[in-house]
Amino acid sequence: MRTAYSVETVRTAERSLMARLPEGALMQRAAAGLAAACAQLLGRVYGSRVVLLVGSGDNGGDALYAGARLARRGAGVTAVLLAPDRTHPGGLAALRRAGGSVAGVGEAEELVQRADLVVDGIVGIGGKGGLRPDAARLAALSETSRAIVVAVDLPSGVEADSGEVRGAAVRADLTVTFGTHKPGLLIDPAREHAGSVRLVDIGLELPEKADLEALQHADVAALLPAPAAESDKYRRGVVGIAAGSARYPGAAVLAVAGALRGGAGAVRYVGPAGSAVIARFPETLVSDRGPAKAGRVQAWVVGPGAGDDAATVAEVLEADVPVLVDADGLRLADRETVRGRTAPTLMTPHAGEAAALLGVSREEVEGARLTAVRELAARYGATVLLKGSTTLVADPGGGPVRVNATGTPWLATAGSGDVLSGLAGSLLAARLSTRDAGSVAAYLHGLAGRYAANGAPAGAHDVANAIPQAWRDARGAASVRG
Ligand SMILES: NC(=O)C1=CN([C@@H]2O[C@H](COP(=O)(O)OP(=O)(O)OC[C@H]3O[C@@H](n4cnc5c(N)ncnc54)[C@H](O)[C@@H]3O)[C@@H](O)[C@H]2O)[C@@H](O)CC1
Ligand SMILES: Nc1ncnc2c1ncn2[C@@H]1O[C@H](COP(=O)(O)OP(=O)(O)O)[C@@H](O)[C@H]1O
Ligand SMILES: [K+]
Repeated sequence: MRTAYSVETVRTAERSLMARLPEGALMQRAAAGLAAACAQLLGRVYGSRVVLLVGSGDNGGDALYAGARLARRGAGVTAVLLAPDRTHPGGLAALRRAGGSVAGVGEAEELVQRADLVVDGIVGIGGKGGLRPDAARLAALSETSRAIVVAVDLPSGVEADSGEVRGAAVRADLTVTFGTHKPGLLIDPAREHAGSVRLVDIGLELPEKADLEALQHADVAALLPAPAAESDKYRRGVVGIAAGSARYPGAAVLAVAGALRGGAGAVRYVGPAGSAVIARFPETLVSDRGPAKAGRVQAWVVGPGAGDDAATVAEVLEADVPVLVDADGLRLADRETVRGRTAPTLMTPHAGEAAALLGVSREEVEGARLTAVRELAARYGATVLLKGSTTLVADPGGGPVRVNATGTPWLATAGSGDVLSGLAGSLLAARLSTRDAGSVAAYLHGLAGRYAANGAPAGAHDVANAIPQAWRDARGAASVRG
């Protein structure tokens, strides 16, 4: 599991560690890791031109000590000081001793143009609000520079705890972060500014409960349902799909396509697209009665392509089994009914649907995904999976939010959300919790999207067809192949 911790937690862990170590030891660990990453990117350190953008806090101190290490190896290092009289004194002295030089903000543009490597030490976890004008100008230079840009701890200008970006922010090729990932490094739009992320261990002891978690192959493998010798289709779980309409029969077919690859023993379909479903997937149990009379299921998916069929949504929400609500179902579901359910509910909006439910603009949701997903989960008393370039899954009672980044922008194709809802519903029927079903489905769906696209456009049905490959890939990391 990859984890990320908030600034407050990092500060607490740093304080307790610093109390046990000689002064400056933590910063030396950080600077050593940072310098090693820079040297690796440069290839040849001797003779290279390195520019440090140095703010007035310890983030600038890290940059200065790392710059001193590079200068000792023969790099020409110049530090641009944002606040010369408030620069980290030890770091500045170390750089000077190593032969580095100092410049003012006015010289930054020319220096950055000629640099091989720019190190962003403007602000780290101490940054408050949008960057101030001088800092913002330096950050903007990083966007036009041809040099390699390495951010120290965080790209300056992004919010560590939320991934929000207000105004100018550094755009890095690599972010070298210390002690733990910060939530912002894993959530768009900040994630995009970070480039690749390298974690340097500085010995922080962090609490067990993280603020953000990202499943890895082995975590997914451990959660995937696998049939035992005594299994039959009912024990594996039956998922009911109430989706599609005369206008959108394809949504039903795609949701069933996802569900058939999701680990349930059988897929039951109710709705007006039965013949389209059976023509494509003869193994589906098709019913022409409503959800309540369709026969037993262990979980329902309702909403994809449902049009205005509010009655079906209401009927499904009455069932005492986990329910996944997607697409049109989100608009049609009554909030108090969802809140009053005793069995768990998983809602799967994209940013536009989440915005409509929250009464804000789509841009607001995309700019503040973490806030939006937590708010929706709290309002509906349901687990919410917010789709997009990074998918977030939040439980209503708080706890670590799951983040998934296995996807690819090729997944932004009509119907791929229907495949995801079927897949997640099937995992619910196989008795995963809403949080696990949502995050495992997002993981496999993202991976399947990569396999399906492989650098070229793919349709939603291709994504569904690639789910078994993603599943095998994830299981490959475990020693439980069956
Ligand atoms: N505390 C520790 O033990 C360690 C801290 N480390 C580094 O220290 C950083 C945190 O240092 P600080 O707490 O000094 O904080 P930062 O250096 O991140 O930022 C604080 C400084 O930036 C200025 N600033 C804040 N918001 C700004 C804005 N919007 N625009 C322009 N300037 C702004 C403040 O005036 C202040 O001087 C970490 O990100 C990490 O890089 C590492 O050396 C590891 C060890
Ligand atoms: N830029 C992106 N990067 C990665 N995944 C994306 C991106 N855009 C969309 N996706 C994923 O593609 C799927 C699209 O679902 P959705 O928006 O509901 O589409 P539809 O309604 O057409 O089925 C979601 O799983 C979402 O997370
Ligand atoms: K920084």
